[in-house]
Amino acid sequence: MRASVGLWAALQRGAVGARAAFATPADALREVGAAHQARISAIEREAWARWVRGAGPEEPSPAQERGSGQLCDGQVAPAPQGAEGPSARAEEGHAGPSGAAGSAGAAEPPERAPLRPYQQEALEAVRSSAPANCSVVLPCGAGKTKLGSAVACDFLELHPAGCVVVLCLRREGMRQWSRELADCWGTEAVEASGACSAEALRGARVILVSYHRMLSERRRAAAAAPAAGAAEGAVAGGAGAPCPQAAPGAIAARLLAAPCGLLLADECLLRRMVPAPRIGELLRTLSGPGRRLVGLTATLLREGMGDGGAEGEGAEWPVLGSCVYRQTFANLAPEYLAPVRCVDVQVPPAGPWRRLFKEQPLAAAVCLSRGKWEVLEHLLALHAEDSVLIVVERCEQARLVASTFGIMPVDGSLPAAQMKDILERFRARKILTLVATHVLDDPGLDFPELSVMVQMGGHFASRRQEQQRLGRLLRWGPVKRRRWEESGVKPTFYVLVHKGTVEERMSRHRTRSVAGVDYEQVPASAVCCPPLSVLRGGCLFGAQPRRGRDELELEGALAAGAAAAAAEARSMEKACFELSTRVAGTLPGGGPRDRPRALLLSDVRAWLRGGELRLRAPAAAAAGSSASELSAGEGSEVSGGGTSGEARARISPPRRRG
Ligand SMILES: Nc1ncnc2c1ncn2[C@@H]1O[C@H](COP(=O)(O)OP(=O)(O)OP(=O)(O)O)[C@@H](O)[C@H]1O
Repeated sequence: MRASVGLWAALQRGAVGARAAFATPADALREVGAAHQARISAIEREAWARWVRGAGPEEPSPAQERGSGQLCDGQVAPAPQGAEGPSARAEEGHAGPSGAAGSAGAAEPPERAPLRPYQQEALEAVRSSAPANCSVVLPCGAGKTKLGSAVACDFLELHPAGCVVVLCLRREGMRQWSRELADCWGTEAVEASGACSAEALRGARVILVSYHRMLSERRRAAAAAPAAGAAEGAVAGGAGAPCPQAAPGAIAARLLAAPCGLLLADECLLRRMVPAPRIGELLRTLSGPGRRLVGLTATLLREGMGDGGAEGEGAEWPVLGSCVYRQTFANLAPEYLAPVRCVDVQVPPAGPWRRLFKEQPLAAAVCLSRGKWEVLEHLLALHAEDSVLIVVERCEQARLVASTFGIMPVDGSLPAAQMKDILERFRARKILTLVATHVLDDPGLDFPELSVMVQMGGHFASRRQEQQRLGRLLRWGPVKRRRWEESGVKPTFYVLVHKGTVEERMSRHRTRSVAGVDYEQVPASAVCCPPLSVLRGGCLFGAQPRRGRDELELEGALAAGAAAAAAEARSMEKACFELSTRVAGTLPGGGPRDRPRALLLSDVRAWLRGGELRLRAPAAAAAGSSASELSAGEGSEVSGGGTSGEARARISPPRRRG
C-alpha cells in the first residue's frame, strides 16, 4: 500500500476495516525479499528495499486504532456474537482428520466416516462398472480423497490378497490420503517417498506414490534392465533382451506380483498426468487381467478437444475408460460446497496499453493495464478483512503487486519450507492476502477460509485453469460458512478482463465451461466508485483524492505512508507500463526476433483454434490493423493483405499446451 494514498486515507477514515489486508508483517516481507534477492530486477529490488525500510507500522498507531480497532497482523478478527459452535456447523458424522485449518479443532475419536449421498452413488457406479477402467468427476473440495479411500477399502475387502497403488500429484496429497485411510478407514498405507524399503513394499496393501516417483522408478529400472538382460543373456546364451519384470520399478513390481491390483489415479487429468505419453505408457504396462485403473478428477476437460466425459464418454481418454459418475459444484452447493459469486469486471484498456494491445493482441490476456491496477486497489480496500488470493500470470507481476500493496508474493521459486509456512499462515488467517502465480492453482491446495479471489489475468483460453481457480473458493471453512449463514455473503471470484480485446473472447470461452454459474458483468467504473468502493477515488497513479485537502490530513505513520505513496505514485504508471512491455515482449509476436512483424487478431484467433501462428511483415500488419478493431467480433476476420513476408513462429497453440 506504499503507492496508494487512497488506501492510507481510507484507513484514516476507518473505511478500510480492522486488520487491513495489506498489513503483512514486515519481517515476513523481509524474508521473502531475501529469498527473491537473486532473481529480481534492479527496479524491483529498489521497490522492495523502499518497502522494507518504511514498511507499515508494526504496532497499531492511535489513528489506526481509532479507525477500526486493529491493524496489526496475526490477530484473528473477533468473531461476531454467537458465532462459535453451532453456526460453524460441524458436519454430522464427519470424523475425518481433514487437516484443514478451519476444521474447528474437533477431536472426535477416529471412526469410519459415512460417505455423503453423492459419494455413495459414485462408489456404487465404480463398483458396478468393475472390472473395466473408469473415472469419476467431482468438483474440487467434494471429497475425492474420501471417495478414493472408500473405493480402495472396498476393493481390499473383496480381494484381501490384493494391492492398491494410489498415484498422487504431490507429497502433500499423499499425506492427506494417508491420514484419511488411517484415521477414517483403519487402513495403514505405505508412503513411497524418499528411501522406501523393499520389505515395506512387499507387505504393503496400499502404497501411496507420486506420479513423478513412479516415472523415475520406471526410468531407472529401464536403464538397469539392459545390463541385467545382458547378464542373463550371457548366462542363457541369449541375445540380452531387457527383463520385462524389472522395467516398471519396485512399486509397479509389487502391484504386478499381487493376484489382483487397483490403481487409483488422483487428480488424473491435472497437468495432463494420465494423458502424458510416458504416464499413459506406464499405466498400460500395469494394466492387464486382474488389474484395474480408476481415475479421480475435477474435470475431464481437454483444451481444444471438447469435454472427454460428456461428449466422448471417455473416448478422449482411452486409458481411463468411461466416466461412470460426475457431479457439478452447482449441485453440491450450498450443503457441501460454498456457493460462489462470479463477477466479470470489464476494464477498458486506456492510454499506452490500448496501443500495446492493438500491436500485440495476446498481451491483453497477460499484461496488467492501469485500469486493472486501479480495480485491484479498490477491491483490496473493499475486502480488507477477507482472505484474498490475487492470481497473476507472471512472477514479476506478483512481485510488483506485492511491493506496491505490501502483500506476500508466492511463486514457484520460493523454497518449500517458506512456501509451507506462508500457506499455513494464510490458512489460519494470520496473513490475509497473497498474490500468486499459477503455483496455487492446483486442486490439492486447501484454503477453506479463502473468500475472495481476484484473477488479474489467465493462461489465455484455458478452461481448466478457470475451474481450478474457482475450485479454490469452494471449500467451506467455519468463518466463511458463518458469514454466509448470517449475512448471505458468498465467496467471490473476480475476473478482471480487458474489455474489447482478445482477452474478452478468451474469458468467455473459459467462463462458459463453468457449469451452472452465471458471471455477473460489472464495469470497472462501478467497482471504483461508491457505493461499491470504500475509497474516495484511488490514487495509485498520482491523481489527488477527489474529496479535497482534508482527505490527506493524516496522522503519524499514516501520514508518512501517504507521503511516500504520493511520491511513488508519479512513477507508478511508468513502472506498470514498463512491466507490461517486458511481458508483451515474451509473448508470441513480441520477442526481439519477431519485432519487425506483428500479430493480427485474426492470427490469434486461428492460433487459438490450433493453427500455426503467422507473423506478418509490418506493411501487411498495418493494412490489417487499420481494419482491425480490438473489439472485432467473430465474423470480422481481417485478411491482412496477403501472406508475403509471413513467418511461422515455433509456438504451439494453447490447446496443445493444455
Ligand atoms: N463424507 C464426508 N464427510 C465429511 N467430510 C467430508 C466428506 N468427504 C469429504 N469431506 C471433507 O471435505 C473436504 C475436502 O475433501 P478432499 O480434500 O478429499 O476433496 P477433493 O475433492 O480431493 O478436493 P481437491 O480436488 O481440491 O483436492 C475435506 O475437509 C474432507 O474432510
